Formats: sequence, structure tokens, C-alpha cells
Amino acid sequence: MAGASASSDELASRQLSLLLAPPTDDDVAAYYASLLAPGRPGHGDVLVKPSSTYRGRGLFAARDFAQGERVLCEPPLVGIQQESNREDATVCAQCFRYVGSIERQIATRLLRDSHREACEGVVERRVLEELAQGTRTLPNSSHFPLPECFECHGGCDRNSYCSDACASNAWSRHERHLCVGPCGVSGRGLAATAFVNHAKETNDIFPLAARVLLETAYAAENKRNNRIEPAMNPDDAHDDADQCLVDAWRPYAVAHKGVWWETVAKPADVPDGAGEDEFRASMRDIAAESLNLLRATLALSDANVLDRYPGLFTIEVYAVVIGMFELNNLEVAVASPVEDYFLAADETFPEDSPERLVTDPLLDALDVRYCVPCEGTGFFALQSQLNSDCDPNVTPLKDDGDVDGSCVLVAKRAVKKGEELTMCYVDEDADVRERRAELADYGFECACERCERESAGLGQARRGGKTK
Ligand SMILES: C[S@@+](CC[C@H](N)C(=O)[O-])C[C@H]1O[C@@H](n2cnc3c(N)ncnc32)[C@H](O)[C@@H]1O
Repeated sequence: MAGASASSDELASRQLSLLLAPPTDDDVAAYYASLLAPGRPGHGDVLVKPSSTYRGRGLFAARDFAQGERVLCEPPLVGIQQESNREDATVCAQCFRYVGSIERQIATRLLRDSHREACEGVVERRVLEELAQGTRTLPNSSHFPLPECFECHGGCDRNSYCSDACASNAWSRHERHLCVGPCGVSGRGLAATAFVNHAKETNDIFPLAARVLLETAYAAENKRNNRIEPAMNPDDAHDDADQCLVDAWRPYAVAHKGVWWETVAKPADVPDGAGEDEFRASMRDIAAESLNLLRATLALSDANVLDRYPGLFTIEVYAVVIGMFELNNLEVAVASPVEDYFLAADETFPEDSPERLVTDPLLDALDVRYCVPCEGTGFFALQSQLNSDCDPNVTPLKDDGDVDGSCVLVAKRAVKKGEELTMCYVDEDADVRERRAELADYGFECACERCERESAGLGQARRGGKTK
């Protein structure tokens, strides 16, 4: 196929066609078989196979489940905390565990400008600073231990980690390119800041899409370096490199995707025709700006990654990765230990006790935000195969022991081996019109039995065939 003299353009177009080609049925089957191998999450519990024609592939029960039983618990392949949620939850940027201490979680929230007014006359700034620095403790907080907070290797104050392993993992996989801190090659932090700030102003998903590209390049490099018998002749070496890239990309190749600006639903306030064309063209421009900023960062952090994977860092691939996140229901959520702490304080200490005189003002200042959980977006290899149904048989439900960003699915009713597993992507209690409107954001019209039944009922009612 390729020769040793293949130019960068040839390499880019060859990689691009490999990355955009839909995987064959055999590749898909082999991928899910390896994902569900013995010892892996989901083994013996779930299977991935074709669903009904209108839904594509789906997730199926590989055994019977009782009502309330846990069906799947799976960590995300990549994930990121929502920008707006950073104020309310200090979590490990790699695995989403809350870090530091209860004192620090509370104080860092209250020290932010957004809480300044709520704290006035209620709790002293000095107290908050001592709580944040660890020189003052709160009653009962030792019952809510959190992992120590590890700093980012790049010296940024944006990301914290729950262990050196998580910090190192994040650094080697993506943060050495994306961290806004001062460490590393001169200028890289500034270039990364431009990329991150652009995403803050436009779309939170861009840094997550960038991670997918970087994770893919990192995995492809690892596969290349770990080849037992590296190819000796240049043609074979190119084929080898291609195969490593294709294998590294497989988790995303099999996912449901679409070009971001083509697939998202048109907002109601955008007019049809030229107005819609303009709207979609502006999305494309924003994505292109973001990719250019990412490429500028990579040129400083490790230009080799651009030279070796020119097809990966293209607008075509960036577009489908952003589309993948927009079209799938892929939330990361972790309950707040701060909420547990205050609920326990309420139960343990009587009103007006010395302990409550310490905890109540903090609770007052936090107000309803005391219970905000960690919220983010992630990509889950198996959960991303779950289709939507408005009468679903599984639901996401974590318990107290689920302290990281894994997704947990629980059976809503007894499920028989072989049944398709489904969850409702939107509010199950909404009526059919509202559900369908919300599902338009995921790029499809729900054709589940309940929607068909209820929309037929609506049609009949409109024609006067239904009186109640
Ligand atoms: C998270 S993916 C689920 C896996 C997907 N079926 C596949 O083949 O990769 C979501 C996509 O599945 C399809 N889908 C899921 N539930 C559906 C439903 N109730 N009716 C029609 N299409 C559905 C839609 O194309 C949707 O955008």
C-alpha cells in the first residue's frame, strides 16, 4: 500500500479514510467480544448485538436480572467535568473522585466570588481560609475521609487528582498537551489556555473531543512500541502503523456518530432555509477554530504527534467526535460527600449544639448548592450501546460505595436473559410530544412501543376518534 516516501498529505488522507470507514460486522463483533472478555466489566451480564432495525445495535441481558439488581458498572474511557460544575465539586480530573477534605470542599466553594454575598455576616473569610488550608477541622468530618489532593504535573491550578497514578496517567495521555500550567515547553501553557478559553466561550465538549484524539494517538503509539516483532521492511511498517491506529480508534469507530453541525437539531429560533445553513456553517467555523488552537498547542507540546497522525487531527475526525458526544446520552455523575456530611451533621447533633453552631452557618451560606453532585460528560464503551425506550427496563442508579465516575445501571423490573436493555434518555414522565422534542437533540424520533401507541392516540384524538 504505502511506500516509505509517502508525503504527509498522502499519510493524512490514508489515515482519514481508515478513521472514517465504518467498521465491518466482524470487527465490531471482535471488539465487543474482547471488551466483554472474562474479568472485564459486563462479562457474563451483557452482550452487544443488533437490535430492531430502527435502533441499530443495542445492549442485551446475558442472564436473568432481578428487579433492583445491578446490571452494569463501567468506568468511562474518557470524561470531563462540566465547566460550570467546577465551582461546586473539586474532583479528580481523571477518575472523578472527590478529593482533599470535606473542609476544603466546603471552603473552596464559599471562597469563590459567587458566594461572597451569601457569606457576609454568616461566616468569616478567615475561617474559610483556615478550612481550605487544613488548619481548622469541622465536627465529624473524619467520618467522611477523602483522598489526598495531588497536583497536576503541569503546575496548573485547574486540575486536581486523587493519586499520583491518576495525575501521571492524565499527564502522559493528554494533559502534557492540554494543561494550562507553566511547566513543559515554553509557550505551551499559553497556547493551551487559548484552546481552553475558546471552549469555555463556545462548547465545553471541545476539550473532551481533543482528549479522544489524544487518547487515540497515545494508544496507537503504545501499540506500535509494544509490537513483539516490529516490521523490518518500510511497507510493512506503514501497514503496521495503520493497524495500530485503527485498533486504537476502534472504541470510537464503533460508536454511534455523526458530523456535529449536520446532525444536531436546529434550535426553534433558527429560521429554515438560509438561516439554518448559516447556523450550521457557524458551528463548523467554531469547530475549525477550536481544532486550529488545539493544533497550535500540539505543535509546541509534541509536534511529532501531528506528524505521525495527520489524519487524526483533522476537522473531519474532530467533527464526528464532537457529534458522538452530542448524539449519545453519556453523563458522568458522582454524589456529593458534602451533602452526606451535612445530612449526617443534622442527624447526629441536636439543634443549637456547639457542633451545629459551626456547621449551620456553612450550610446557610451554601444554601441549595450544598448538595450539587459532580457532573460531567464521558464516553462509556458499553453504556453507549444502550438504546432509548420510554418504558425502559434499566435506569442509572449509584449507591454510597460508587464514588468515582463509573456509570451504574440497575434493573427497573425483572429482566430475562436475551431481552434488550433500554433506558429512557429523557424524562419518562413527559408526554409523547415533549419526549420526542427532547429526543430530537439526539438526532432521532423515538419509535418505541409506548411512543407509537401514544402518538396514535394523539392522532385519533385530533381526528375526534377519542373522547377521553
Ligand atoms: C447511544 S446510541 C445507541 C446505540 C446505537 N443504536 C448504535 O447502533 O450504535 C443512540 C442512537 O441509537 C438510536 N436509537 C436509540 N434509541 C432509539 C429509539 N428508541 N428509536 C430510534 N432510534 C434509537 C439513535 O440513532 C440514537 O442516536
